[in-house]
Amino acid sequence: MMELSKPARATCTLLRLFWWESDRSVRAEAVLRLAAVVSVLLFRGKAGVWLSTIRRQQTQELLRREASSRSVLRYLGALVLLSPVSKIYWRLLRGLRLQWERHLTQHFLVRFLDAQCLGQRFGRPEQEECGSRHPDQRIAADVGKFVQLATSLSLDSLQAGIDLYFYSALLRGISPALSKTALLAAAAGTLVVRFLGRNLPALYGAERFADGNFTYVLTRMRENAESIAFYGGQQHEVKLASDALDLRQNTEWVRLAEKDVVQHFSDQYRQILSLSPALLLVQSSAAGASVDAAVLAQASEAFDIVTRRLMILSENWSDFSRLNTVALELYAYHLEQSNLDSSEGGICLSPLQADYGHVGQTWLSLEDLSLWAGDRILVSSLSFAAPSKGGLLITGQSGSGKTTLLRAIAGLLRGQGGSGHVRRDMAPGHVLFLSQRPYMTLGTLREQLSYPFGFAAGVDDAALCGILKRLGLDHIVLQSKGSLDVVSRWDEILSLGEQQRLSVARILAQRPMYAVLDEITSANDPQHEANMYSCIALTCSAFLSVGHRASLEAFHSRRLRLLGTDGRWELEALS
Ligand SMILES: Nc1ncnc2c1ncn2[C@@H]1O[C@H](COP(=O)(O)OP(=O)(O)OP(=O)(O)O)[C@@H](O)[C@H]1O
Repeated sequence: MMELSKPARATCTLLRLFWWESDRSVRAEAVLRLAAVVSVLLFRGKAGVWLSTIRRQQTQELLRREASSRSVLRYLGALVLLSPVSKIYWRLLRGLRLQWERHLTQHFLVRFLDAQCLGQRFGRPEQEECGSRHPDQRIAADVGKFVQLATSLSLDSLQAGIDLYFYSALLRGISPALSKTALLAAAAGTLVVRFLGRNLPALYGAERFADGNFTYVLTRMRENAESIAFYGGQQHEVKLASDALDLRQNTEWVRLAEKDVVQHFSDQYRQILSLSPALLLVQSSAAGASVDAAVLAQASEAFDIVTRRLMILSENWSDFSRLNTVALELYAYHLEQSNLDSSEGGICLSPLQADYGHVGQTWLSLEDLSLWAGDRILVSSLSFAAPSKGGLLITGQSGSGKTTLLRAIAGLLRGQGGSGHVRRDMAPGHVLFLSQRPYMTLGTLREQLSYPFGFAAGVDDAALCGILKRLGLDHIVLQSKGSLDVVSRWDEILSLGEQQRLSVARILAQRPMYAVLDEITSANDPQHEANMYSCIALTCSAFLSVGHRASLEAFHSRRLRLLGTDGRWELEALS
């Protein structure tokens, strides 16, 4: 079987996701829309030829001074009647594009999030195949670009086919020699354009990478503006951004130079070719006989359309190159997910086999789990069952692998960076993970508290205010004049310690059965720490936490120590 090139394989896979693998109703709607678009396209092609013939008759009548005002009016009327066809075509096409874009964006958004967590630690297996991904990947923009290019290029190709069908017959009718010339000229032109623009796909890739890099540097500057100002590091950051901008401009400059060469050649080539109809028609006409001006005008029009349509690849070389680049980048996400789904070995995440979710039974068990950071083993053959009640504390030196272990438990290291089994209670809403860096979602204070599972039964506004008060956050409600529905940038207006306490407030508001906590009290004083842990212990049946401070031992019944050498570890009871 013929092996497809990488960009072709990427494009076909992305097309299949919508046109083959989407829900039946989605596909049916898309097919109907496509059928409408193609029908209008066919009609437009047929109407174009009809108008061309009427124009020829008009010109001939005008030249013979026989044109009646009735026939001119008829021609103008036809033009007016056909004028909305283009608008209808674009409206139908836009509807199809929006539907396709929405479907593909939703498909990739989940993968995008997974890829950010899974890929960032241990490299991406597909990178060799798909090239490096730019750091500021904007998934919706990429999907939009892909859909726009895929639809416009495939419909242009279809339109080219339709035009070729109609106009080549017309051209052959006028002059078979002219028809052959169009074929040869188009083949030669395409070969030259492919040679001149051979680097364009790679140049587009480099430009997108440089562009993403520049935006990424700016985003980091904005997000870390205060830390940079404390360091007095503005000059350094501005230099980094200027270097990134230089790189972006240079890559664009080089790409535009090659595009200009291709464009210049195409323009000149078309101009030279435009003389062919006159030359060939004069040569083939009988000596002394003049060529009919109307026939010449129609032959020129048909010759121009036929050569352009035959040269569809070279005429749109720049867009085809861009499509390749975007398709490869999106395909990388697709491969990543497939690799993870099909990967054998690695870390296997599965639900507990026994009937779980009841107090008194274990909710998390690790079997023969080993974790790596590059070549360094962090944890070797770790097996334990988390206590069904109370807390398990994980300690170890900085860099010993505590957070990595939590990532494995959360399923963020599936298939990579380790091996073994993680079995846990995966019933929705049962386990809440609080990460080292608190995450404040966008929206109101109420939405902060209900993120991600929603409120537990019986938790009303009065209860929410009580929870906030208990965690020393009642001033936030007072500032908002007692309202829980004020929208704010919570990550900017709350201190780090307050954000950590707000995360614990989520536990009180949502009441998960279990919690996994990564240094969630690191920015709080001992008094707040004690308060936070007593809230957690009263709400959750069992919890597992990572931390350095000795004061944490009082809230846990067992301790797992990561010893930091050769992946050794020990498990002990805390008195
Ligand atoms: N994206 C990454 N790629 C490669 N190695 C990584 C990556 N992230 C972390 N590591 C390495 O894995 C090791 C364990 O990191 P981890 O964050 O689990 O440590 P930790 O015990 O939680 O440290 P700390 O107490 O400082 O938070 C570290 O040596 C770290 O450099």
